[in-house]
Amino acid sequence: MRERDAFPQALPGAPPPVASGALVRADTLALLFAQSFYAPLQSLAIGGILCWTLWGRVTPIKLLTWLGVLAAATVMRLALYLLYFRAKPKGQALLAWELPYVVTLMLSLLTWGFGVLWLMPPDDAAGQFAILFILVVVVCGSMAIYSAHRGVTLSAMVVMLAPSTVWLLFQPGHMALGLAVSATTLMLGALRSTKVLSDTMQSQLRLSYELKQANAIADRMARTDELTGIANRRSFMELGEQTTRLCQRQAKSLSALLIDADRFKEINDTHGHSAGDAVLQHLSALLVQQFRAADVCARIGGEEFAVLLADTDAAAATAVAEKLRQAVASTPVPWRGQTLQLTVSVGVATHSGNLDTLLHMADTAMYEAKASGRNRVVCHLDA
Ligand SMILES: Nc1nc2c(ncn2[C@@H]2O[C@H](COP(=O)(O)OP(=O)(O)OP(=O)(O)O)[C@@H](O)[C@H]2O)c(=O)[nH]1
Repeated sequence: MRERDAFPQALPGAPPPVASGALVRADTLALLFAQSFYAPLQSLAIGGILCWTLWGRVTPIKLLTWLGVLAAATVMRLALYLLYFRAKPKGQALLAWELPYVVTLMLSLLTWGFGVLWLMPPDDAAGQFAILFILVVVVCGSMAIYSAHRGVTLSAMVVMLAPSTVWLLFQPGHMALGLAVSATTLMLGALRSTKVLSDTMQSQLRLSYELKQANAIADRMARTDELTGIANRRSFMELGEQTTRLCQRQAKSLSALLIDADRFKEINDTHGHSAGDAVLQHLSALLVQQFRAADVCARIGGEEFAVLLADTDAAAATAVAEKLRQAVASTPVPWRGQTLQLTVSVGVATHSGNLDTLLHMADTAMYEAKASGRNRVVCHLDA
């Protein structure tokens, strides 16, 4: 089963779905995870510095309780990040990590925002200044860390800074007022600057996604025959080389069928070129029906098709070729209210060497089929 699955598919998979907000959101979340891996540790370290700075101004029990809560939030965030980096989610699966990310981040932000308000010494201007200064340091750090997402950046800033700012606004003395107004100015300035940065980042993400999508479509078009929608010659040769190497490695037989529409020129001359096109489309639809998904089916020339059958010996290949010939002969092509009769000549060859030799042998067999009256299968046996 694994070996079969390892054979290349006739055409690359369908292009990814059209750019959607969900995928850009998922990419943004991946950026947030990548940017914020060290953030919990930095936050805990600065929390330690804050406690050390306030030691003697705020009771030790308060400081240690606050630091303990911050440490718990840090452990939760680190555990989440480790799980995330182990799971390596991709695409829309990433979105399942959004809520845990926001919840654990919020715990840490609330610990900073309302926790330091709880630590704020009421009659100690120097202590208040130290707290607001360290809060601003943490906020500036988070503006860089969460810059991929404007909502997260602004929430981080407001949740951390607003409680102390509002509290300071209502304190006596111009120093407290000055601190509150400065913090408010920082928040207002960030409203604009974060918009510019996050809009640019979001449009970069959208563009890179659309570029990947356009490349996938172009790649698929370069490998597809425009008229019939099956693989073209280029794709056949690429997939054929891979299939040949795989069969050689696994010591499996490889067969090729070359299928040529009989007296196709007559159809074109009698009914017109569009009738010929309809015949080619009909023939390719029959090929797709007759063969397995792992068989490489392609239109390799005007009215010439090829099929590569991995792990298939000459007898089995001749049997499927005969089945195809009968199916073509017994299924007239519907064309503008009438039906067109079609037959094919098929050359079969089996060879474990290189692809060119195999195709040359199948070609010789196909010309023998033509020469001996058409509408038949001829197998070229490996000497
Ligand atoms: N309608 C249509 N005709 C094509 C296309 N590609 C090639 N042809 C025509 O296919 C015809 C092939 O003619 P021939 O090579 O003489 O082959 P045949 O008439 O099938 O004769 P035998 O192979 O000997 O049975 C030519 O008239 C080409 O113009 C195509 O994409 N659409």
